[in-house]
Amino acid sequence: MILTLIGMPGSGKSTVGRQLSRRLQLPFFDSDHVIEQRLGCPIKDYFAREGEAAFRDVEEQVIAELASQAGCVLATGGGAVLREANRRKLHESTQVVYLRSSAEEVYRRVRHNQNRPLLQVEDPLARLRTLLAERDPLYRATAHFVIETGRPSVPTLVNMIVMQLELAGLLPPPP
Ligand SMILES: Nc1ncnc2c1ncn2[C@@H]1O[C@H](COP(=O)(O)OP(=O)(O)O)[C@@H](O)[C@H]1O
Ligand SMILES: O=C(O)C1=C[C@@H](OP(=O)(O)O)[C@@H](O)[C@H](O)C1
Ligand SMILES: [Mg+2]
Repeated sequence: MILTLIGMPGSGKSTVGRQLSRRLQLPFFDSDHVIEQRLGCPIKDYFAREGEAAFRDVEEQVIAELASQAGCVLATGGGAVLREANRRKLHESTQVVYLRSSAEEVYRRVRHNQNRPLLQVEDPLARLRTLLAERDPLYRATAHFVIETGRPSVPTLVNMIVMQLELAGLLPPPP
């Protein structure tokens, strides 16, 4: 099984994904890390030099490759759902969990981080609200499961996701 995490920047895809992969004893891939290895530079620099569309082309290629693996946990970038090809590939080839968060919550988490090029604007909270309004329907259309991430800690979220997968018969029930 490939388990994919989607959601807003700061929703916890990379953090929850890593812990979930340990729990499920599956390899972990973060598409942003794979992209950075391939580009040989931070995403932020590539965005500045080549623009968003060039980044989305590389992202689409990397997601297609990662979603064709045998079994793994896959953390995507927040904009992975923007392309129809990614939405279809992820929904058809993997089990997709949407880590849903409010714009205010993710703003609290990422406001001091300079590595997210889309949020380097005068009013990042307003930007996050706009991005959430645009993307929430796309996240929902791509996901098989939706998990609210506002309050729970990362280990609790891992438990919630495992429980959902067990209930859906995708993991064996606990002994
Ligand atoms: N459930 C949570 N509760 C508290 N902090 C969290 C939670 N999920 C993620 N974080 C923190 O928020 C920040 C962004 O998380 P990250 O995993 O990088 O998000 P994403 O990959 O979705 O952009 C990190 O500092 C992480 O430790
Ligand atoms: O929301 C986006 O469009 C992006 C989110 C980032 O990933 P995170 O969601 O892990 O921050 C990264 O892929 C890139 O900066 C673009
Ligand atoms: Mg991430």
